[in-house]
Amino acid sequence: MILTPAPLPPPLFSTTRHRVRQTTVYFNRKTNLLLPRTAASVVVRDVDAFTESSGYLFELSSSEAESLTDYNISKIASIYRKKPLIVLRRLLQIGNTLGKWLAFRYLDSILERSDLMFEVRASQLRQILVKLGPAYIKIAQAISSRPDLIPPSYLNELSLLQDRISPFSTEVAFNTIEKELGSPLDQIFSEISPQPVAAASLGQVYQAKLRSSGEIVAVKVQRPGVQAAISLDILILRYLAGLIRRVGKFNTDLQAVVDEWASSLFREMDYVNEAKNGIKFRELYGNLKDVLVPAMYVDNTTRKVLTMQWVEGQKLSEVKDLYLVEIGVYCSFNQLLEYGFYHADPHPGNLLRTYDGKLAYLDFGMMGEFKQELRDGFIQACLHLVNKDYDALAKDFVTLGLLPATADKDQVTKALTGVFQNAVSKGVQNISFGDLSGNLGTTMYKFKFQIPSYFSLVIRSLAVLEGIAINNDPNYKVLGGTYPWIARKVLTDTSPQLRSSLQALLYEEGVFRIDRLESLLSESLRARTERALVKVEDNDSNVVIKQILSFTLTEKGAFVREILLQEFAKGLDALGLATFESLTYAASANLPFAPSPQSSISDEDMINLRNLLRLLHLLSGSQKIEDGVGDFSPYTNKRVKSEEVYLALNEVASIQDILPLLNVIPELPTDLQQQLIRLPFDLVGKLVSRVAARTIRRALL
Ligand SMILES: Nc1ncnc2c1ncn2[C@@H]1O[C@H](COP(=O)(O)OP(=O)(O)OP(=O)(O)O)[C@@H](O)[C@H]1O
Repeated sequence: MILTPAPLPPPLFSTTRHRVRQTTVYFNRKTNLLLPRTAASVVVRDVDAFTESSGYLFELSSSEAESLTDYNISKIASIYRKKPLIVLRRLLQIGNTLGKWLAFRYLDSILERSDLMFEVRASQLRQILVKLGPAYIKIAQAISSRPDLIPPSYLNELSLLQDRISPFSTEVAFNTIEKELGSPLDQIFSEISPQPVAAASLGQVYQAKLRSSGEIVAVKVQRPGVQAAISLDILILRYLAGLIRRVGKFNTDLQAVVDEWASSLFREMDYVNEAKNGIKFRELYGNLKDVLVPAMYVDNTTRKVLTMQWVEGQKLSEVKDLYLVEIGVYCSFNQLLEYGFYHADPHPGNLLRTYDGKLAYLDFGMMGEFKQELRDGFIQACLHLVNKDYDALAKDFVTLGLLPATADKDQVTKALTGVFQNAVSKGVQNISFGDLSGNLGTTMYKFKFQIPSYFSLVIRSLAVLEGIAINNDPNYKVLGGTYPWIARKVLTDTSPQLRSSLQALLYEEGVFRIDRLESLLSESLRARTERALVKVEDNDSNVVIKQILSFTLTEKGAFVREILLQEFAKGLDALGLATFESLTYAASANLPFAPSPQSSISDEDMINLRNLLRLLHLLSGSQKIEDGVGDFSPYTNKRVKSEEVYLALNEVASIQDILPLLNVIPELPTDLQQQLIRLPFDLVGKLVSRVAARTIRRALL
């Protein structure tokens, strides 16, 4: 029964692109075969080449399907033990395509023309996978982000895999909806599109209007027989994986990889699970500025039919909207690093730009979980990368599970250093995620690292965004764009792991690296939060001071505030000592103010004094702090030290640029002003306890 389409909003995607040929097929319940109602030749074509070649001409019985709600290889094996002819037929199909391809590859290697034939073979492989159907497409998509499994040269070709395939019969789809939802179609929907608006590997989507509320919805219907075919393909693939691993020289347990992806495929085939994911995703990210996550209609959702809010828009990849790409990057980092619940399949087709300028997410079948300790480890690794601390980075790789603890660290660190040095050579802003992951993949392949699956999904989701971004702006870099976000996270997060990484970053061998704090602060000010997606004029020092002040005075900035107060107290203490030394010497030499020729100020106090100067400069916004400022070497020459003390004292006396700070104070919100008033008291408290501690120490010694 096809209802007449009424005046729905303009179709989201041109249906002509996914032209549906009218089909006349139905299920023969006895044989579980899709059979023609009329001419067989027409029907097989209508069900489409993919269906035919994939062995989709059967469905599991309901008891078999029920026993397979989750991935279970032994159950799959026991089902297919009873269907040897179906298995044989599929094996022949695979042998005829993949087998032939492997034989050609073998021939190439015998004839020593593998390199020559590489492009042809890679492209042939892609075509074969498309022909073999969803299990192959999905697994190939998945391994295309596994540089540890696939030679780098093949990755490009596999990443081209398009999963948009011909739709299946609308009649079959409508029957499925009625059967699954248990009511006639026209009782549920007052209107439904007579053709699917989009078709994908696992299902196809119709636009409809709910009879009960009049809301426009998208109804995704699963391909008939998809579970049967995917189960069979997985069984065969798993067997092949074992064989390939034994024959080929793969360093990963390929069967385990197949198992992992089979589990995620099975979860994807359960639309109830997808609806749950969508609800959680909407709760977590649906309120972010300019992000839209469609609502799920659970009452009209089953394992094979999913009903959700209709989203009207264009593919993000087809419009030029860098703002939305940035929203996507921001949202991705919220997913990955804030909550660890992320969209693991954000391919360009699943990201839309709505007509009112929002970024809409679709397809919640595959979600990833990024555990807290891994998230913190990832942030640490980014910090180490930005600060060029490659030894620490190699350790991070072990923590993140990218590098086995047994790996030859020296060699690996050297290789990694090469990759990363290259990546950061043009500055953090210019790190290309695509290049970085490509080069990293090559190194990993060489050193036989394993990429944990959680990480490959993270890489993939970032690479997709960078890909879309590059279409808009060839110079856009995801990592550069997100470093502000990471900086802000590190400065504000309360997790012990991140607190200690911040501490470790700011205090190198006990020396306070104010340059690093400055760079984190200024980077974090560029972070586009959901509230502050406004462009700050970089050259307006008042704005910057105001932002730094506002940040350090808020609850979130408490940790940084404490560090700054501590450093101020140390600096003022050192300043006091230096002034005292100068005045005593000057008095004894009958001079108004002079450097003592033999300064007795300790190295540590010298550092504190210099830090104070830098803090004052930072607050005055007058001078950019140079890199490497914290690299103090011990003063061997006392004369040099005393000159520096003298210069520092003069410099402190000459800093007048601190005045803008005072101008900014009245502009701060009242609660921040109150917090500011407390600061001098805190500072005096710290100073007093420092002076007291030193006096007691000296008295005792
Ligand atoms: N809520 C919606 N509103 C409008 N169009 C939608 C909606 N959901 C899905 N679509 C359309 O249907 C297409 C396929 O949907 P979806 O990606 O969810 O299917 P899938 O079978 O999970 O696909 P894939 O093979 O990519 O995983 C989308 O790319 C989009 O064009």
